[in-house]
Amino acid sequence: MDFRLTDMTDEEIAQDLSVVEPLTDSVRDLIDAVIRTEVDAEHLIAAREQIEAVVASLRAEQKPGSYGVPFTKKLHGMPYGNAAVGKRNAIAPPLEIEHQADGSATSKVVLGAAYEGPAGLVHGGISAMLLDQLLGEAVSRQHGIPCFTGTLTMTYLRPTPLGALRLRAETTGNSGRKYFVRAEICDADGPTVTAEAIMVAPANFPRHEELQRLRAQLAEAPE
Ligand SMILES: CCCCCCCC/C=C\CCCCCCCC(=O)SCCNC(=O)CCNC(=O)[C@H](O)C(C)(C)COP(=O)(O)OP(=O)(O)OC[C@H]1O[C@@H](n2cnc3c(N)ncnc32)[C@H](O)[C@@H]1OP(=O)(O)O
Repeated sequence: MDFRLTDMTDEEIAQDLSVVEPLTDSVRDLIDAVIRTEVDAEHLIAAREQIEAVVASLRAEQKPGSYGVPFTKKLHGMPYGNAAVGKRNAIAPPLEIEHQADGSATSKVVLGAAYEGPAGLVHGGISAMLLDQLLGEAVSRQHGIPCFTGTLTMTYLRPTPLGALRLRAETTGNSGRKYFVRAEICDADGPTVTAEAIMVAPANFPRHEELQRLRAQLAEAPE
């Protein structure tokens, strides 16, 4: 696993996000606009040319490969390219996850036209992706270890409408490095999808206590 620490201070990270997040929101808006636009071909061609010019300007300086998950000096992950939660990724809804006192992870999300599978309904793969992320974050946060999805079992109870949804995930138990987790997506009428997963903690990752010790050391160290 990649343990690269960023050189950025917390202030620099906040400054970067204050510029980048509105850009990502604009790209998200662009995706929705392209799907739903009814302008004529001439306007579509002009739009494509403008977008190509923007892409060329962004390509002037690029990171090689993917964004990765650098860590702050306080060992908080920065998964900004992540497909479900990435703050630089317009494909991510983004899922904003809250960690509750009981160890569960919850999220409220509004899924628009970009997440459609059957007409007017959420694509089943998108439901799986969002629950996979939520399950992973619930177990990882609760136990202080980033876990990989070993097995993910989805049950689609009834169609999930596009629009406002609530998600919840909780750990139900563990056995060694295996963590058992379940989650659901609800619309206004209750659950539409449930998931059960076995998340596996990598063998070579420092244990929770070790991470707490490292975090405490880093909190005392000057920036
Ligand atoms: C720095 C500080 C950070 C701290 C706090 C962090 C806060 C939050 C941060 C971050 C949140 C992250 C959120 C992520 C969310 C997204 C998750 C994804 O989508 S992950 C991508 C998709 N998944 C893969 O690509 C996995 C691919 N597979 C593998 O890498 C391996 O197969 C892996 C890790 C799953 C298992 O490999 P092995 O070598 O460790 O496994 P062996 O040693 O053989 O088995 C260990 C135990 O696990 C079971 N096991 C192994 N594979 C299994 C599987 N596929 N399903 C179920 N059980 C499995 C085995 O039966 C064994 O159990 P027995 O001890 O015998 O009881």
